Amino acid sequence: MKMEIGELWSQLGSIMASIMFVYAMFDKFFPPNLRVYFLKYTNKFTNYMYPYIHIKFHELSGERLKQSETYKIIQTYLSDNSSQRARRLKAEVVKDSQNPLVLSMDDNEEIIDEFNGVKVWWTANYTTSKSQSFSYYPTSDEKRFLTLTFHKKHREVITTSYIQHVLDEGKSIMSKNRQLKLYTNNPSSNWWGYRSKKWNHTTFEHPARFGTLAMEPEKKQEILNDLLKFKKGKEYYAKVGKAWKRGYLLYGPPGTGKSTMISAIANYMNYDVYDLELTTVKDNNELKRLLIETSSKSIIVIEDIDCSLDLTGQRKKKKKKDDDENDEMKDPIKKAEEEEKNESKVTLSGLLNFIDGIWSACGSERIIIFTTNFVDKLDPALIRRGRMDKHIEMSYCSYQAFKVLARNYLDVETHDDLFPIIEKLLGETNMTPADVAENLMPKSITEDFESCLKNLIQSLEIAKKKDEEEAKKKIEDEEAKLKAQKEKQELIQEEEKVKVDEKLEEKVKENGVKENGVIH
Ligand SMILES: Nc1ncnc2c1ncn2[C@@H]1O[C@H](COP(=O)(O)OP(=O)(O)OP(=O)(O)O)[C@@H](O)[C@H]1O
Ligand SMILES: [Mg+2]
Repeated sequence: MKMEIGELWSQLGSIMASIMFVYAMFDKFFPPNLRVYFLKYTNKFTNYMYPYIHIKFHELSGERLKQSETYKIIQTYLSDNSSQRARRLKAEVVKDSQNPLVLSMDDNEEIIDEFNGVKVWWTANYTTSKSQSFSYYPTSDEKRFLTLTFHKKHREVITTSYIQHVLDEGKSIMSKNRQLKLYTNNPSSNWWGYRSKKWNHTTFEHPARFGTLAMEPEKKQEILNDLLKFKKGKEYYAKVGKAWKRGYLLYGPPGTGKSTMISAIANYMNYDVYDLELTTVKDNNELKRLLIETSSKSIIVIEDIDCSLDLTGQRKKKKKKDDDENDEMKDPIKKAEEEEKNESKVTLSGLLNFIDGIWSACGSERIIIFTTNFVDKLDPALIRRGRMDKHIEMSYCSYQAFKVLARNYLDVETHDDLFPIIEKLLGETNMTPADVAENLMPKSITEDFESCLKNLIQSLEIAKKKDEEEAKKKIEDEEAKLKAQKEKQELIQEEEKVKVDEKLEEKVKENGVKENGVIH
């Protein structure tokens, strides 16, 4: 087919050359109105003879000649295809990409692509002209564009489906290749001035993956299914009329893998992470502005939500404030102090608005994650389903979770003698995955895996003994408390008995006086 196009081009070339010659003659000898007619019919003729359609995608677009997003996306799509098919490639170093060296087809190179049995040709074109004009912006002397060529009988399928397919694929390759970013919010005092930003970012390179996360396989699979459903849920969310976002609440004791899970989710979803430090956000308005500046395909994280904000006390405090308001109004110093204390802050309602208020829908494909060590401390409104759609408990290390850590740290799948002991001990005592991992880590390059497993057993035995001692002490304390309570009760009863006796005695005395008319 490529031959056909080449032949057609050369035939067309000679036809055009003849036409140009005739046209030059016409230009010389014939009046302009005749020339117009001639041109119109020659165009018709070439269109009839040449059955191919070309679509050009220019590299630079707009007044300032910025690089066109569409061009970049198509180039990414073609780079993925061309590195295997094109013969002349060019190599470029691309910023913010996981594979910084990107190969794409060289200028004036051509590749063939196929879509639903239809063949198309892509050419990377480069032209230059020698104008000497001066401009602040890139000059239009050098032009790069991609040309898509296809037979006119496939116009419908190419313009409706193929180009969309190229754009979708290109975008997805771009998002897979891009380097993830970790953002942290700047305190608002740094928001103003030259080149100041609300979020600072750095490259996100955490190695945590779901494969290395220690937890029960069924629980892990459930989370993975949920994430996958969310990622592919664009149409679903649009259909049910819900903003495309999802909230996760991760709760559990320190060292059970909440932060590790966030990194694993970011890597799995290929999303940027916005680590929101609430304590540096001055008020609800600032919170809203930060939200607006986050991008789609991202995770917004608020760690230790119970410590970031007095979410439980907020409502009670407000009520108390209303009650006390009149008194404070009388005392100007107290009032000023109170105002300073109450200097607008992020409130529970501000945070609820952040999660599912009208502004929260300004981006799409976003996950919000809260972590806490004390789930019971949180206001139920904050974590109700629909806001925090999925509550995930990160618990102490189970035997299944230990097996993942043993594989990660020691490359051991099983051990006939030591694994059963560890399984029994993990059932009898609570140890966090962080502590288990620490014990499994070889302390020197010569330490073998058996020794590491024995270290863990030793630590588990110590932890078990400590647990038993604590439990024993708790029982003893409880017994001592009960005993003290009993003694106190007996003492009270004794005192009451004495009082009753005294009263009785007094009554007897009074009655004696009344009967005999004398006091004995
Ligand atoms: N479930 C887990 N799977 C794999 N590694 C884990 C897991 N839990 C903890 N770890 C290891 O322990 C370290 C501490 O875990 P992590 O910071 O994720 O705990 P956390 O639950 O966020 O604790 P905190 O409540 O104190 O923030 C991690 O760097 C990781 O190496
Ligand atoms: Mg953490």
